[in-house]
Amino acid sequence: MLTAAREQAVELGISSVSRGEGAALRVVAAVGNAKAVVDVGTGTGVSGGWLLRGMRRDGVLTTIDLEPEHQRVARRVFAAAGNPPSRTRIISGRALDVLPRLADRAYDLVFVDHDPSEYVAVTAAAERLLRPGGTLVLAGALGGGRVSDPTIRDTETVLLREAVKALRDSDAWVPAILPLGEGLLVAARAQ
Ligand SMILES: C[S@@+](CC[C@H](N)C(=O)[O-])C[C@H]1O[C@@H](n2cnc3c(N)ncnc32)[C@H](O)[C@@H]1O
Repeated sequence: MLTAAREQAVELGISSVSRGEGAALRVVAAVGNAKAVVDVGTGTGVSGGWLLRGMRRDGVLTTIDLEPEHQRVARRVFAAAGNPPSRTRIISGRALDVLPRLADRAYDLVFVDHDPSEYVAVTAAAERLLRPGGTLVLAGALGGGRVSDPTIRDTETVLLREAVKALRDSDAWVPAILPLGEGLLVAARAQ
């Protein structure tokens, strides 16, 4: 039953995280020994599930989404995977309303997979939230190749291009791109 609901949600495009991206998230969380993680865009809990698998057993995933219905599915997905409720803090709301309420320099990893039009603003929030050496991951950062093609100028691509450029040009970040999904941007918060 749960699997069917989750598969339907994935088919409807509520989750965009591929198996390869999920495995990368798990590795990034494990290598960083992540205890406190923010997941922007809970969806049906696919990314959150991978992050929880890589995080420390005593770690807490703070996950944000404006759709309580998506989070209801995610809550069941997390529980079905054996995660006690104490491992997740599920917050309903708009990312740009919720992120200012989270503590400065308190997080090891911020994963962003919600709305490309907010990637620049969420990157700025992540700079405040992450401890030095912490990691920001942006899903879909290359727009599947559209970002690197200057002839493509639709709004979403332009916004993604701005977010990637801001990260690349900032001393606060050490960015790298993994060729997974539509481009997984992984950036370390400079020390
Ligand atoms: C691509 S899905 C996320 C998939 C999720 N990472 C997963 O693996 O299941 C995007 C999610 O972001 C949420 N969302 C879109 N805009 C948002 C915003 N401004 N603030 C918070 N959540 C938002 C949508 O409701 C949707 O559930």
